[in-house]
Amino acid sequence: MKIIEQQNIENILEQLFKDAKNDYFKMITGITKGIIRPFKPADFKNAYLSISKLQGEELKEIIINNDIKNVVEFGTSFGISTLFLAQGVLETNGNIITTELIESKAKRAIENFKNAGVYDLIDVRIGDALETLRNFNGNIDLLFLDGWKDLYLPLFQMLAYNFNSNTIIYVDNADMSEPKDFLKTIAKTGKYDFESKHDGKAVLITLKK
Ligand SMILES: C[S@@+](CC[C@H](N)C(=O)[O-])C[C@H]1O[C@@H](n2cnc3c(N)ncnc32)[C@H](O)[C@@H]1O
Repeated sequence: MKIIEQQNIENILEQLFKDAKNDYFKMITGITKGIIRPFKPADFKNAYLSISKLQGEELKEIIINNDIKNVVEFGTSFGISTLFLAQGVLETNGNIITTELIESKAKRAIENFKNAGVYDLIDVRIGDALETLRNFNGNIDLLFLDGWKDLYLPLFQMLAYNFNSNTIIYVDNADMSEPKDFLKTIAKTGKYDFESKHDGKAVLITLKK
């Protein structure tokens, strides 16, 4: 256990969760814009929209318990989830690729990773995930889907070539309508098993053995 490094991350996470308490007000601004046209990621450029602490702890445990080395994350935001992933890969000597569309968010995330002392473990790709992960040819042991929901299916299909028999795909916001359609579509292939978590908010996908 890398106690000092883990404590640094805990400290930064505590600050970020405190700041994320203001998300409610920031989201109202975004939601108001959505009244006259469909939402855009930029409408939420100031909001964390992060996973819960419980989910973060769970991701960390998944990484450690399965000795996961290669993590890919879709949807960095300000880096809360990435820092939990970093807690996991610190223990497995793994690494993370994370991707964020909004440059200002990615830059804030990078600052947070530097302050937590884990930037060397994280490759932050700024831009549309369908571009930043195009032609990706590395292994994926854990894919964490937490970006814009209409991209779950195309991104999954694009990255499925990089899965191995033990790959785990963690789907956040699985109870929203587009992720539900995504899950139905991939269930039809008969290749995957599904495990619901947090009353359906998240789903773990594994490859059938
Ligand atoms: C729910 S938030 C991610 C929260 C983060 N995983 C956490 O728990 O701290 C979704 C993020 O995905 C980003 N995003 C949306 N569309 C994207 C795209 N096409 N490529 C990369 N990132 C995208 C948004 O800007 C937003 O910051």
